[in-house]
Amino acid sequence: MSTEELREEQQFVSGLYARLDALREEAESTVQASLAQVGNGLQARLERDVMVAEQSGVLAALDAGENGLCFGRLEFRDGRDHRIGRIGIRASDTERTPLVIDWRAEVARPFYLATGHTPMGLRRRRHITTEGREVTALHDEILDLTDTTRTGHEAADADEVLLAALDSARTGRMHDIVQTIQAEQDRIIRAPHRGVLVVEGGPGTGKTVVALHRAAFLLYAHRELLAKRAVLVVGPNPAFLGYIGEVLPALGETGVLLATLGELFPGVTATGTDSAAAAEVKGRAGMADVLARALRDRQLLPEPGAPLIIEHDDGDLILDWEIAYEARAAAREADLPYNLARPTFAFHVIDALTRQLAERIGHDPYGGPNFLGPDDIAQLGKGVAVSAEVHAALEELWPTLTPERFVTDYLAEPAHLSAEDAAAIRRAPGAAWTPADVPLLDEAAELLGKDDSAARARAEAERQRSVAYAQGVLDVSYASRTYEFEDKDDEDAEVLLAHDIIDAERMAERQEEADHRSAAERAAADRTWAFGHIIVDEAQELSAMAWRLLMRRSPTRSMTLVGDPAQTAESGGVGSWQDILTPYVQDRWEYARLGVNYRTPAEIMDVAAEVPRAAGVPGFEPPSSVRSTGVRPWARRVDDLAAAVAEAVSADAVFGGGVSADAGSEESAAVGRLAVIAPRELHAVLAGKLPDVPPPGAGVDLTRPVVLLDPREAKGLEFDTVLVVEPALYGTSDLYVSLTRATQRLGILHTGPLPSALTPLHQPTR
Ligand SMILES: Nc1ncnc2c1ncn2[C@@H]1O[C@H](COP(=O)(O)OP(=O)(O)OP(=O)(O)O)[C@@H](O)[C@H]1O
Repeated sequence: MSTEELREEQQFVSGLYARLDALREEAESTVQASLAQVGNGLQARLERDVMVAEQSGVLAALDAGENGLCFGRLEFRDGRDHRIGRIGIRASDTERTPLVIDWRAEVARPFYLATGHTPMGLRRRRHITTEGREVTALHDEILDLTDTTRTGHEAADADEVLLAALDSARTGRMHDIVQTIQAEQDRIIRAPHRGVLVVEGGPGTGKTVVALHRAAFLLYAHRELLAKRAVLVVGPNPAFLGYIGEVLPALGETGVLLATLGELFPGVTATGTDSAAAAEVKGRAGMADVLARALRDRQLLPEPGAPLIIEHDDGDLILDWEIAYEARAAAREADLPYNLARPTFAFHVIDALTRQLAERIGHDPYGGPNFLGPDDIAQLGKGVAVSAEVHAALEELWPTLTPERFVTDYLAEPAHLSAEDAAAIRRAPGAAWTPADVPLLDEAAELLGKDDSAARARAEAERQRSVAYAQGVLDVSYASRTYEFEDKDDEDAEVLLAHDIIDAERMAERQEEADHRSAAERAAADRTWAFGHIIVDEAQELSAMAWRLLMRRSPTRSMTLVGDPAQTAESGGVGSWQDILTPYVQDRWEYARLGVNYRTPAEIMDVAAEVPRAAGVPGFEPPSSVRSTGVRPWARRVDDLAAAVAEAVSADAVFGGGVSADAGSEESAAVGRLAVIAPRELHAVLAGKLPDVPPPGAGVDLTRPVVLLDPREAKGLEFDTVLVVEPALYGTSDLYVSLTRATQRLGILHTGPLPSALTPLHQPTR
């Protein structure tokens, strides 16, 4: 090994970290100086906050650079020589010479794409491995076969760095892959298509990690737009979001909102669960129409011949079928959302009741014209309009509804469904919201519309107050001016003060602009937010109603959808990409497929693939594993399941992967993770026997050495060792998902017969 090369690389990397430190210091002192600014004026405060927010973003990016700041070097045949890193850094010279180039820049592409066949102008590509700030290894690939120079660091296997990454112990958190992005993945990450991009691939093909890197790439390439509109990443459950949550910050990107579908209706926390049948019914596309019809049912009429009698100071008012019918027809004609059409209904009813009253009061018994003039009638109208009794009647016929109230009422008495479907979703008011309710709430919010006239009136009053306040500030500023400058007697002095350059309206506006929440934070609180880009993981699971919600959040249809139809678990999941997308973008979407499994070794993948194959899953095509470990999966029939699971876990700790029971320690981060995947009904008994596993219901902490999950919770995750318990109790896709979670070892424990697809499995005797 040439120590000279290593020394040279170390020198460069040390210089780079010194520059990183200097930049960080600069950013920090800018923040400190801004915070220490004494100016109390609105403008000064605004500028200070903007500066702090900006520099905090810079700091987050610089912090991200700490690990693996520089991991590659490209030496071109024409003499260009670029270092590639997690973030781009320039020297402090006047040319601001690039020292290290951001992996997302176009010039970095040959790092991921060049091959001996297509060298893209490269002479040599170097992978630089670091631990902290120390360079520990170099791997060179010679791409120009005519070049005979050797460094002594030529990689024996082109995939050496990749395989080392894939073999490393898992930590319970997904890591970025900037150092080893593969060519097929790079093409997806940088795909120029701005519309819907579908990424399909079997387990472990990197769909999730690629989608996250695509988010980072888009934020880099379209920073201006996406920083304002934010990127949304939708994942299947909170544990999964925790698992992937560190990837984007490690790439210096913080403007991203990670959420499950159940979190996308601000103000509602979906903690309940639905039966499979209920989730399926709630997710059907037809539910949009069902809700619309249920909402029409809320617009009532009095029974013919049984009018509402409304007590009124000037005599009872009679609200009969005809009046309500006419008013309802006029309101419906406007074709507005329910709450926005309501004022039209109210107006017509009040008008009719006023006329009724006027006819009665001003009636000339001798047949002459009505005694009341227009002013008298207007006065009567006002009385009717403010009557609490009239409002109660209006409320009875056309109740004011919130999405929550409407959906609660609907689920208590589901209409326009078959008796069986209605029974599946019927639920008493007061029960917890479920994730499948969220698209219904969103649909309801659309149907209801927001009558924000009251809120707008409040906002206008608030604005007026701000203007008045700002005027006050300007007046004080003016007063202090005469005080400060009185000696100078300078009525005409050319000193510009606040009131000269800004008026109260503008100043009030600036105060409003001072909402310094990030775009992602504002987006999280706003149901109608239009995201710059949306990434949906496990997209095959989403129901038709969920797609309606997501499409509303993406009016530009800028989306990356990743999924694997063979892993579809939800019966409400939409079958094909075409079915999902045609209603929204017709055929204007692109499709990419990933075919290499980076997670599961061949020995495990061969076993897992038998499950969908035996079940005849249409179009099933297993991915090919990039590595094999020589360790065969095993299955064992046992009598005492809990004892056998406990024994297998401790055996793995001792002989296999060295799983440590020392949760949370520094060391445990390096020794790997084990998952026991078992049907939920077995969790209580299993948890009692496993070291450090919290009781069921206490949440999932993936950073613990041993984790107990049910098959649905295991979706999208991975562990060094996986024990699958009682596989005969799983459906096809749950079993396929469970069997493909291991990066090293898979064992199966069962009491009854194995599913037929697994029977050929090697069964060692105890
Ligand atoms: N180019 C790569 N370099 C290093 N690791 C990679 C690469 N591609 C994928 N991986 C790793 O492979 C594992 C599987 O990736 P990921 O979870 O994204 O796959 P997936 O297709 O979403 O799988 P599933 O559908 O089973 O959830 C992850 O640990 C990921 O970091």
